[in-house]
Amino acid sequence: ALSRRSSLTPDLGGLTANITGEDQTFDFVVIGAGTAGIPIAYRLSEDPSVTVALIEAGQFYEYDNSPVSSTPFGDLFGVGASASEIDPAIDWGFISAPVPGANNRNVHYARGKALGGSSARNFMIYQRPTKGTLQQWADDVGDQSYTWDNFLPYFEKSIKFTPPDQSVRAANATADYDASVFTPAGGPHQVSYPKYAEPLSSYMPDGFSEIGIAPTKDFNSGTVNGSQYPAFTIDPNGSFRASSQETFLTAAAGRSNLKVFDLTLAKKILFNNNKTAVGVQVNSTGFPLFNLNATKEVILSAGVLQSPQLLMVSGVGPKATLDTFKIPIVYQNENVGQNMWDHVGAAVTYQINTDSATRLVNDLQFQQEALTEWQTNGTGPLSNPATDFLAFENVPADLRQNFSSDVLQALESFPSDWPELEYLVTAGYIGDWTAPDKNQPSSGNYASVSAALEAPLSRGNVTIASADTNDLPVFNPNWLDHPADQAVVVAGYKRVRQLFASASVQKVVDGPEYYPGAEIATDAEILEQIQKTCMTVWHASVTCKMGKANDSLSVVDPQARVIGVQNLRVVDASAFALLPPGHPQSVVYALAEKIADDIKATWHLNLLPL
Ligand SMILES: Cc1cc2nc3c(=O)[nH]c(=O)nc-3n(C[C@H](O)[C@H](O)[C@H](O)COP(=O)(O)OP(=O)(O)OC[C@H]3O[C@@H](n4cnc5c(N)ncnc54)[C@H](O)[C@@H]3O)c2cc1C
Repeated sequence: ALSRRSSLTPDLGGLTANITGEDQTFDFVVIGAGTAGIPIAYRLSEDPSVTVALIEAGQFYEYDNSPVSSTPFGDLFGVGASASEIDPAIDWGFISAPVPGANNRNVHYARGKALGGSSARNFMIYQRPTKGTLQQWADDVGDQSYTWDNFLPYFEKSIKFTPPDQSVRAANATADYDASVFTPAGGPHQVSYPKYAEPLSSYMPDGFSEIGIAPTKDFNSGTVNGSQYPAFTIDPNGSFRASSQETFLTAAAGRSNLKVFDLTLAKKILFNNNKTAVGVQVNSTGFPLFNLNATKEVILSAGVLQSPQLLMVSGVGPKATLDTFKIPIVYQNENVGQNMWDHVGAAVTYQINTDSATRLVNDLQFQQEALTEWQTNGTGPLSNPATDFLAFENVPADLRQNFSSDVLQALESFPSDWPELEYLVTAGYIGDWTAPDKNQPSSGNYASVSAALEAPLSRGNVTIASADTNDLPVFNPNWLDHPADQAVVVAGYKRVRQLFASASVQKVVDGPEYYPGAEIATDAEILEQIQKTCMTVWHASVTCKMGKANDSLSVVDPQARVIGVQNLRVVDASAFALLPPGHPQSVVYALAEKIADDIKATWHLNLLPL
């Protein structure tokens, strides 16, 4: 059944570059047309006097015109831990190195290889950090422009906010929100609420209240503790996934000063003898290698795994690594690829007596009706991403009392408004996360609630497997390495069971715990179960850490300039100073907006008022 191709034409609204195999020259060359790269290119090319090249290895994520690519519900497809989940047309195919804290499993880690990058694959939850989180970011990097008050205008700048449409959502599924943290003039990116609320989620506000987590107004006003329906990057006009391609790139259509090199792999950043970035060597299918020269700057937005890869293959990175692969050193920085933060969690599943993803997958007539409803009105179950209710908290006192003093001390390093746990409510079977799209039971309906670590202390890393970006980098997210992470996630798992045991949630639950089952009972058994089944929330970041220019852990400075070289910035999730609690895409967009202004100021480009 026809869904929709991108709203851009195959020539990307006139943005497609004319690839001849000859070198070309631009003012700015951006690597990666992903979540951050597209807004960067969009903002820089607002000034018609500059030229911008945008390099992307992938293609349209709506390449097969299937509902999976553009319905919110389609987010459940292709993201599981199993390698069988990889769709090589739009996914890089990353499999982690064996993760010791996760039973030495090799886990598929979805990353979008497409225009829109991982915004073409994500669960679309739009949520902002807390005030304390951003104060810590500002203090860590020694730049108060990152505090909540100062950074907020850049969160607002990208976003066109549409409040929940209560005329189509169920009466018992009212999402609260604070419109004052969105500006009427924002855009071009879309934030709204699904036009269908999962029936399961209606039981959650009361269920969470019963276990001590009260409703909060929203997750975008600088605090997150509490429960609520989150906002999503969903285009309310038709209920499509709002990727950076669908919004920012579409809005740039027709600009003659922006050229997109899609299906083009960046091979390395080129430096002159003064350690100044002067261009990018690329490989476009059917052509010999050629260079895209940058007269002003190269901006690296290849994401958490490939931005550090590109730095390393280009000569910026740890000495031993560069020596191993005989890469001439431009600038030695031992931190490139280190300090990876990620959120990880595990799920408990029950059978329920309301509709869920399981029925949508199994009942073909229901599925067809849902497709027609979504195509006709943008409503119905396909307009919902399946995970549509969240809660955040710190581990409560009764479960905290058994934590060791070392664990308690480690957790004290986080600001007081930084939650330790998030609960994600999914209407469907998650189980061991192997393949949620393929492993739904053949009948019935299911509810899964995952407990995810929000203040993780384990740190992973990424390094290169060769000097060639054709070979994927090697990474270990190193989940659950730190004893505090183990203690907190076990507590979170117990809280999920308390939620399911609440009188309010029992109204929708059918039967005993379906997965993993009550026989997993002691702390040791729960930890073992989590290690066998835990899964990323796909928030890896900080591998090109932002910090003070003289900080021994930094890779980029507060203006995202790569330390030790000139005219090169990293702007994406790898450049975060820290991973805020919750869902990071809002920060990726805001960072792109902020650094775009820094770049414009550096080169005296036309700077629009915020
Ligand atoms: C399954 C999933 C669910 C998620 N759910 C949420 C959510 O609900 N809410 C939320 O806030 N966040 C979510 N996230 C996280 C969020 O989407 C990411 O943090 C964010 O998209 C990262 O943006 P980025 O710009 O750093 O990288 P990306 O968006 O991944 O962009 C990197 C781009 O660079 C391209 N590229 C890489 N290497 C090269 C090369 N050598 N040459 C050319 N191009 C290259 C890639 O193809 C890609 O387009 C989720 C992520 C995933 C994968």
